[in-house]
Amino acid sequence: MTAKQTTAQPLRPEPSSGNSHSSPQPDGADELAIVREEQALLDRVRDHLATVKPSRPPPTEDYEAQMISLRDQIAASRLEDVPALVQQMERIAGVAARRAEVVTEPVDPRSPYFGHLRLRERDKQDRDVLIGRTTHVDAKAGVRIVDWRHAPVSQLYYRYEEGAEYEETFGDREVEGKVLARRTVTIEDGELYRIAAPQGVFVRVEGGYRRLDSRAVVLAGGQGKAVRPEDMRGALGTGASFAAKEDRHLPEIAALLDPRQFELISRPDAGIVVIQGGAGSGKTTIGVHRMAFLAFNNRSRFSADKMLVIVGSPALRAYISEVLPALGIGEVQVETFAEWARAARTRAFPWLEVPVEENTPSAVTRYKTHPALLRLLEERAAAYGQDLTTRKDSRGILWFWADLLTDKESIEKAFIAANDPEFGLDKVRQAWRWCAERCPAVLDRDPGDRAERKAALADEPIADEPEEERLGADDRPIEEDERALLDPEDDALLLRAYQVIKGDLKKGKQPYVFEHLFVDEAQDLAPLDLAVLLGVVSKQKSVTLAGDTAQRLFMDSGFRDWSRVLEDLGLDSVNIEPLRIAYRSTREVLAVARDILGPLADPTPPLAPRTGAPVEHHHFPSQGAAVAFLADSIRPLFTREPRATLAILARHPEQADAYYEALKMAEIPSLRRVRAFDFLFRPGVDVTEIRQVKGLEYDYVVLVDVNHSTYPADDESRHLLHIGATRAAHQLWVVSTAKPSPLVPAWLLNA
Ligand SMILES: Nc1ncnc2c1ncn2[C@@H]1O[C@H](COP(=O)(O)OP(=O)(O)OP(=O)(O)O)[C@@H](O)[C@H]1O
Repeated sequence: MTAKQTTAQPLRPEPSSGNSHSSPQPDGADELAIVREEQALLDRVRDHLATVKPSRPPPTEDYEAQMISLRDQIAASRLEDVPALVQQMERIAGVAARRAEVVTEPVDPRSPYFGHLRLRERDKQDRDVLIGRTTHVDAKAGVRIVDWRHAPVSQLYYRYEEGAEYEETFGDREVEGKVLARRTVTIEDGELYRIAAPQGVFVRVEGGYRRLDSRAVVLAGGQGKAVRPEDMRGALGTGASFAAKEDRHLPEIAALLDPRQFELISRPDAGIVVIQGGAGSGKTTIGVHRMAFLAFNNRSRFSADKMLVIVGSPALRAYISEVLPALGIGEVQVETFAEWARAARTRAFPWLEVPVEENTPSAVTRYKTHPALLRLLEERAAAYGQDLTTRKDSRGILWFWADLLTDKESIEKAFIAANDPEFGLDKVRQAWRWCAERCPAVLDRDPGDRAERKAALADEPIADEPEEERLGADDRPIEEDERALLDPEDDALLLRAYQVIKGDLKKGKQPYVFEHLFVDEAQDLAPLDLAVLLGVVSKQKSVTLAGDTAQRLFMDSGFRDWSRVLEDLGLDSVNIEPLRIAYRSTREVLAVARDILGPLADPTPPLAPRTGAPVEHHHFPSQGAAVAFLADSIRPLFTREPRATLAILARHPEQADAYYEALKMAEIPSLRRVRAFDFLFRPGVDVTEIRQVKGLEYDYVVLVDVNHSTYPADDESRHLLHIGATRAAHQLWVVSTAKPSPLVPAWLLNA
């Protein structure tokens, strides 16, 4: 992400060099005190850490005595000392349980902490509490580093501003005090590079520290103009580069979480949290940090293999899989819903080897994912499950499924009752016909009869189940119908029927149950899919569902808005938690993105704390002319900012191909045509379709061929353009090569 634009005022203290620990020279300036204090604090921590030996696991024999002693210490200790003691207790408990060595992660001296609080409590000495990625407390040495996931103390960091009085209940203790100082620091390789305090942001520059005037953030666009008065239009990256160069040591995200985000992350470990947030408001960030938080506070329950993450695309899977280990969570299963459901369905119906349709008609998708069908399925499956005469094995469930989808009379009744103006009886009948043609053929593929014959021949009784264990791959029917007989949505339908009729899904012989589920981009799942997913979570239902209704891309799925989906899932009482601050994109980008949504926009606009370059519309008579212009802008951009990321986004693959080929000829460096979510997450230019970049972000975004024919005024085009635009963290261009799309705001066209 590109740094904020800021103006800089020089300060002159020398930064401490790595070895000498020298403090900056005082010159009387107020702000200098802050830099000096932070440097001294870091020096103290660094000196102390150099003397610490790696922690050893306690001797095996006296666990109990140690636990009792720790418990007593906790009762009498200071708040910030509690986490270390609790951590020690957990460690001992872990060792005792597993009799294995459990050594807590040592503090990384190269980056020991990212937050600094100075606290004053009555009858106590003022003290410095540091927030980091792991806990290390040595009260004698005056070093108290507390893991950010340890709620009691980190809560103070996330909830209170400098100068605030706090009153918190921790367990059964009332604590009152005042936050004397609250700062966010960036320490890399043991060196202090950046301090963010209410008094200002100080960054280390050659020969000293520089104060970036935070008031100047709002004037950022102006600064760029002043630097390059000759041409603000027609250049990418003007303005940002100067400040970005100085302020490149941005703090890690755990340091920045706002109180609202932290509150959602630290919710109790039972219950469903539903987050509705606009593009870039931190939904993914909250989801993964909540996992880190849960895992930290209850390691045995929320182990990596007990958590499941469902993402919107393979690109996000790659991204999240990289983020989780950095947050201290190991090998968590991260999958798109389609992949996950296919694997689960194959496990539950291993003998059902049927090609799956790739071009399911829209009416059929709507039919199969419609809340009316989900309701009918659940009612009938419950009755089926209770009926003593029905087969409850996977074959029985397949029959149930075929029966459900083809029972014209009850289907029509269910859809009439649902009274969906967008899905009338004509469409229901069309979809019903599709199913009536295919479902019986699926039943024919059931090798059951042959198994029965085989069993009879072998003179063995037919075990009620699981037939999957009795049938090998070579038991398949000889004459295979290679027509696609299942639709992608059938995976979820079959799984839901299985869950209601038979109970938990299985993996091997074990129930397939997770302790925590995080669903990102939930707006693109149907209530049916969510019902299946909620069915694989243990009964405490520790779940985070995050999504943005304005970013829906699968317009055929039954998802309309959160409250209706929750109602469909029987979760009416769950609150929807809105996020209001849009962190990724600038105010300029968000204004355009909101206008593109038009009537689909949330009535409450997002708060946009950052400003950046103005959004521009460029019109060209042809793709060729557009490419020539883009090539001329992109080349110098990467000379100035070699680490920038830029996306050229089209609606259709053919359009992306055309731009890619032409830019390749123009010898644009680090140019990539991303076709199947194979993002490298590296500096350079990605040329791809908007659908692929869902959930990702770039410094610069160019939306190409934003023409009337490509983006007419319909909901899907609005969502697509909105998603494309909000991938931009710093600057956005909208390019048209024919009559512009009616979704481009008029004021932008005329600018
Ligand atoms: N409190 C914060 N302070 C600063 N930056 C933040 C904060 N929270 C999130 N961010 C940053 O904002 C960007 C967007 O966050 P994230 O991807 O989690 O948003 P999202 O809501 O999932 O977005 P989308 O809807 O586009 O998928 C990321 O770069 C993230 O690091």
